[in-house]
Amino acid sequence: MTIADRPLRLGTRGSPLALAQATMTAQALCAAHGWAQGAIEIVIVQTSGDRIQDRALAEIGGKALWTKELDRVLLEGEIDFAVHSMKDVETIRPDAITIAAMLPRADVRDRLIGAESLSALPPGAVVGTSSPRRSAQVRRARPDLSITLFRGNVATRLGKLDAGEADATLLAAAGLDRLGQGDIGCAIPVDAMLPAPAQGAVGIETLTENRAMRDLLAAISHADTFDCVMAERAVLRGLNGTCHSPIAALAQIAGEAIRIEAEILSADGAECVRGEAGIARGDDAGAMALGRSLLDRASPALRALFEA
Ligand SMILES: NCc1[nH]cc(CCC(=O)O)c1CC(=O)O
Repeated sequence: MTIADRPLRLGTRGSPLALAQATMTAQALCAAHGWAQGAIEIVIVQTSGDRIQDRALAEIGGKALWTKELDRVLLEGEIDFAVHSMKDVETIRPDAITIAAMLPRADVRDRLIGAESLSALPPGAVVGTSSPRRSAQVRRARPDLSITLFRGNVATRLGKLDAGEADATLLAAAGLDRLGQGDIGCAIPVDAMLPAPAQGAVGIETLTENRAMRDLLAAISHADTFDCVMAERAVLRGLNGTCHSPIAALAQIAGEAIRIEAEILSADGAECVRGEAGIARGDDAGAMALGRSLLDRASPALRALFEA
């Protein structure tokens, strides 16, 4: 039985990737609790991030572009829980909302579509991306390449590539895999391109006061993913960053502890400050300190990027 005498309502964005992740979440929950498929109803909620397609999100500067509307319907009781790409979830959440679970993390790497590697691109080639992290990392590896703004969902970006708007683009392997397009492009090793904090992780939120829902969700949470992604989010918090900042971080389980690597870059990639630390699971303060230590070693100009 579910906790209500009606299907549980799972809120999600409406993009094909978001819907795939919502379906995975519903299936995991039904399997864990022995429910029939009809026990969960998927509710699509449009977000400002979905509506605004013509500008770089970093330029709009607005926060909570992907979560604000889902937060509202969750807080108003229109849905029981919500699913997000953790990469798009702000580091500071309202007290009334709790990240109750994360699904097992998928491939954390970025995939390059259009060439076998960044070094294989011809001189002066154009790479389409709207991610300040990816564009700074590309410029660092290949200062001769130019960047053009690519926004929209995965299919839109692949369409722009086909239309010749760029020679190559970068997308998260996790998103492509979940859309059944894992055969597209070449994965870039994490030591050549450190991924965004929380890349590849799906998180599920509910109301902090909804004890019953939190317990149901705990049953499908993957502890290693949860602890690593929380550590990456703490690095981001230590840097006062958002998903639009040129910040990369990757935490991995190492025995009983967590090994975490992080970097910040100037927009042109000329400056890159990298660091790593070993922290205990759940040691958010240790991860935040790693973030702050990068700032301590950055030039005044780079530091200023994070003080806005
Ligand atoms: N910012 C958009 C976004 N948010 C999550 C993913 C992919 C899935 C993931 O990283 O978990 C993407 C697209 C992309 O970066 O290619």
